[in-house]
Amino acid sequence: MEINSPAPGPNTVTVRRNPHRRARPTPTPATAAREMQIPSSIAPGVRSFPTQEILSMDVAKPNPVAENLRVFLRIRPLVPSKLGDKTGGFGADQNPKPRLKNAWPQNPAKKKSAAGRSPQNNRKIKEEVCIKVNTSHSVTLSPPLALQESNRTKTEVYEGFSHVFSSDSSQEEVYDKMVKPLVEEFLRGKSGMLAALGPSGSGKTHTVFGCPRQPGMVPLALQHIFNQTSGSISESSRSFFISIFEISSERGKGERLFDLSPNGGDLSMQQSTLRGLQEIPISDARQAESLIAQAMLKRATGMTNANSQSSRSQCIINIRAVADKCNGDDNNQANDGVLTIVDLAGAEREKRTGNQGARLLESNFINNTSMVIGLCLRSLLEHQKNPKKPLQKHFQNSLLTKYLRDYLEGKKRMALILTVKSGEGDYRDTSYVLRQASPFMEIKYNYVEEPSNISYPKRHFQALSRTEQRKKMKVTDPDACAIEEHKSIEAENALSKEGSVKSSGCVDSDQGERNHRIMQSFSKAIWNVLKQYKEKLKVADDEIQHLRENLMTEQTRCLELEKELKDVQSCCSCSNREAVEVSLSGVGGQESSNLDEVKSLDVVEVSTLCLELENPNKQDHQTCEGVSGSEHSATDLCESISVRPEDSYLSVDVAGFMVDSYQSLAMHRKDSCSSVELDDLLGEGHKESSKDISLNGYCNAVDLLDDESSLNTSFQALQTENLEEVASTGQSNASPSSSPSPKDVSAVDVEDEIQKPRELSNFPTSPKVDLVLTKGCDVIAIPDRETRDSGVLDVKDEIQKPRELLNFPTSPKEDLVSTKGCDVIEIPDSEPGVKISTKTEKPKRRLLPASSLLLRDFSTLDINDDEKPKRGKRKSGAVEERHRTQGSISLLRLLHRNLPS
Ligand SMILES: Nc1ncnc2c1ncn2[C@@H]1O[C@H](COP(=O)(O)OP(=O)(O)OP(=O)(O)O)[C@@H](O)[C@H]1O
Repeated sequence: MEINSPAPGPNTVTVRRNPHRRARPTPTPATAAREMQIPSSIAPGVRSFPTQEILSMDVAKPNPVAENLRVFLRIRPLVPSKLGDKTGGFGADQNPKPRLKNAWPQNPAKKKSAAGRSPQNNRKIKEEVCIKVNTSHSVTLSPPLALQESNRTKTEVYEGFSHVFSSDSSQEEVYDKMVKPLVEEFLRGKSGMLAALGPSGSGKTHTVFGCPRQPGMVPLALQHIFNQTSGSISESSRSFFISIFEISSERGKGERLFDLSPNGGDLSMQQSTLRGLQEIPISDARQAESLIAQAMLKRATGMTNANSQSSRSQCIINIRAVADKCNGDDNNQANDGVLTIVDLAGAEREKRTGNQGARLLESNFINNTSMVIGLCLRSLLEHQKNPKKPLQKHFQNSLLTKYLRDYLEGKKRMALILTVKSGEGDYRDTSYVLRQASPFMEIKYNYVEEPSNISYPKRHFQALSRTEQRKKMKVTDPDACAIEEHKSIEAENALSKEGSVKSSGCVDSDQGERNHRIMQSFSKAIWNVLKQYKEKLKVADDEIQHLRENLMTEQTRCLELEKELKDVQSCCSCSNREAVEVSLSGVGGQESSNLDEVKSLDVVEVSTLCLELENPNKQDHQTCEGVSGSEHSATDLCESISVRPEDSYLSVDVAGFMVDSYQSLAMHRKDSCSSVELDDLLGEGHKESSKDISLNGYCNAVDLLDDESSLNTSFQALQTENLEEVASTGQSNASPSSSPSPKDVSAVDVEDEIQKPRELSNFPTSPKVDLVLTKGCDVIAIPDRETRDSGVLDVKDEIQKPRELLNFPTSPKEDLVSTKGCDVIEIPDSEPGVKISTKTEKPKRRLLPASSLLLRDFSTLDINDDEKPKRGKRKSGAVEERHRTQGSISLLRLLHRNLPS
């Protein structure tokens, strides 16, 4: 069939666009071997290049470096029709397809033109063609003469097409050159798409679907697919599914997705994934053709002035091949692939179609979709030419471009077939298509991805969405449910197979190994950190244990210190007590042994002792301080010795007590040197043992305090101890220690206090004790404010009372001594002449340990015999010294007075 190309006019200028690219022939191994033959003159020592070895290696064929977008051009034949039918050369009988829908409203101008067209005019039209095929890859577009004159439109040559199909080209020729390669790629697992573009009535639908007598690309592809599978590969090795849907205008308000399968319905799209699209498994070509025929009946079509059966929607057919899981043959390249064939609605010009109303809205939708497709491809082309230009996202402007995003962005292979009409009146439409689509031939697929890698996410989403939809879908048709179930199973199989393929890849293994190393390093790092923390915890535990041990040690030390403190305190008290006891025992021994001497202690010596005690020199002063100093013991002793003001008169036996007291004081005080002096004194006393001791001297030497003290009880205790000691030693002689001490006697309330211990303790009485007591029955002048007022003490009377109360046995000696001692003592005072009288009523006393009381008695011993301040209100040292001096003077006076002349 000849290609009807218009003859170039005299004023037509041919412009060559998109020159055909001639690919270089691929060198074959034979030619390469011939080219690489090594000359024989090569050096013998040099090893020859292993050409044969390299050539013998089975090297996989490299992928095509770059592949241009294949753009085909098909020219619809101008077949004059007597009836003016637009079917072209097929005639009415050749196109028995009835008009199912009438295009309304029809363009009246077209009606008139059609009505007034005569056979002559038809012949004229037949002659007037605007496009002429130059070669199989180029065409020449010639404008009509009228346009050439008015608009200075020139003839254009379009070349670079993959192939140009003339108006007399058959469906099989088109299929073999255009679709067959796609199908073969599809059968090898690669996806591909074929899209038909062109003005309305240019033969897109005819090319895609054809007619029963002239089947289109889809029937031929199905036949090819099933013939191929049935011939070379087992039918069970793969399965095929077909899905048909359309995108139409929803009354001009939007786009509508509709499933054209028998049980299809409205669809929805999220991102680039359709929801609800049914995939019908097909087992043979006939079945598929039947499904396609049913889908075509459901497709939206309309009658326009350009086409009596114009497609009003974009129709998409998907044929998907799924390899069976059980087939372990990896060499059949049975990867999943999708062959997509798109029959677009033809762009329409309003003037030409004469559409109005709804048809006009449909035209706008159709033209808009065509424009978006063109924009996407143009953006892709510009991006490829200049990578700095970003790839525009025009695909978002229509559902079709969204669905075909991967193809429009150059990620998948596709082919375009441009259908044009060759009539002179179709020049504008043809020219527009060629201008718009011819640049797309420069689009290259440099980075074509394998369909398995690209389609995986989409299929994954599809499977999931389909599963979700199945849950929501009402069970209306068991067959449909069975189909959905089967499709889901197949989808799962596809996913599992894709996963297995992915895991088996080298890249996946490298990635997995890298992840393993990363995780191993991460685990090691965590392990090291944990080990460090463990060590830190161990160190912290050791420190805590050490601190606990230190704490225990400190607590132990604290307890020991407390214990030592208690011991020290107890030792202090015990030492005082022991010191007193030792002194008492020592002195007691001496006294017991020298009882006679004590008894006969000369008053002069006693006075000397007192003088020594009250010597203002340093040592004596210390001693006196020990006796009557500020220490509590001395104060207590003085207090114990002292008698309350109420006790105006005391008659006590002080002789032995004074000796003991001074000895105890000498032993108790560390810094006192009076111990030696006392020893000396005692020695002197011993020497003067033949002399009688007058209690008056002692009593004068004792500083009788005005404060009432516990001397009464101390006396009792001391008396008890001394008596027991005397009893233990078996000595019948009265000793100063065994006898009621003078201080005790002086502190005892003569009537009450002394009697009680006597009765309770049942003291053994002895003549010596009586003697000593008798000796102590002297009158003691108490330098007290009150006692001073009371005047002179009646010692004799007062002494008799305790004797009677104590039931002490009296002896003539005692009476003698007592008589002797019962003198009136005049106390030198600032207020001389004042006499103190004793009182009969005494307060009760409480018992205390003898040693402590003795210590207190000695420590509180005060020689001051007059104007003794109250406890805690001592005067300065000078005043006390002055007082002591006065006391000593008074003591001397008393002693001298009482000395036997
Ligand atoms: N190559 C061809 N050979 C014979 N007849 C053809 C050819 N191309 C198209 N026709 C006839 O032209 C008429 C219109 O064709 P078709 O419907 O395929 O155009 P279209 O491009 O699909 O139009 P629309 O876009 O409006 O659907 C049909 O009746 C068809 O039979």
